[in-house]
Amino acid sequence: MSTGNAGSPNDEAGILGRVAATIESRKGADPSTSYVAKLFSKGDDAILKKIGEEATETVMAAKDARVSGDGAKVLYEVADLWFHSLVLLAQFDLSPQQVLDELARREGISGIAEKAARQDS
Ligand SMILES: N=c1c2ncn([C@@H]3O[C@H](COP(=O)(O)OP(=O)(O)OP(=O)(O)O)[C@@H](O)[C@H]3O)c2ncn1[C@@H]1O[C@H](COP(=O)(O)O)[C@@H](O)[C@H]1O
Repeated sequence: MSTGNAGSPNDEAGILGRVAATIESRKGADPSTSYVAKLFSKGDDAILKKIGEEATETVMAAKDARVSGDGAKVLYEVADLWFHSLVLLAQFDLSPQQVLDELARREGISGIAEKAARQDS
C-alpha cells in the first residue's frame, strides 16, 4: 500500500493527475500514433466497451488469484481498469481530482449508515 506518501512524485493524486493531463492532451491528436487518441476518435461506445472488458478481466484475475495465490495479475488488470476509467472521465470533461474529492467527502461515513439514511432505502 502507498498510503501516507503524500508529496511523493508517485502519490495517488500525482500519478493520476499526470496521466489525466496526458490523456487530455490526446484529444484531437493523431489516432495512428496514440492509443488514447484512437479511443477518443471512436467515441463513447468504444471507451465503454473497454471499461466493461477491463472490469471483467479484473474479476477473472481475482478469481484466478484465489487459486494460484498470486495477486500480481490483479494489480495489472486494476491498472488497466483505472487507466480506461481516466479516459472515460476525460471523455465527459471530468477529472480524477473530482473522484478523489468525492471519496474525501465520503470519508468516515459508514456505508451502512449512509444507505440506511437514504430516502428510498
Ligand atoms: N496507462 C496507459 C495504458 N494502460 C494500458 N494501455 C493500453 O490499453 C490497450 C488495451 O489493453 P488490452 O490489454 O485490452 O489490449 P488489446 O486487447 O490489444 O486492446 P484493444 O486493441 O482491443 O483495445 C493496450 O494497447 C495497452 O497498451 C495504456 N495506454 C496508455 N497509457 C497511458 O496513456 C498515455 C498516453 O498513451 P498514448 O495515447 O498511446 O500515447 C501513456 O503515456 C500512458 O501513460
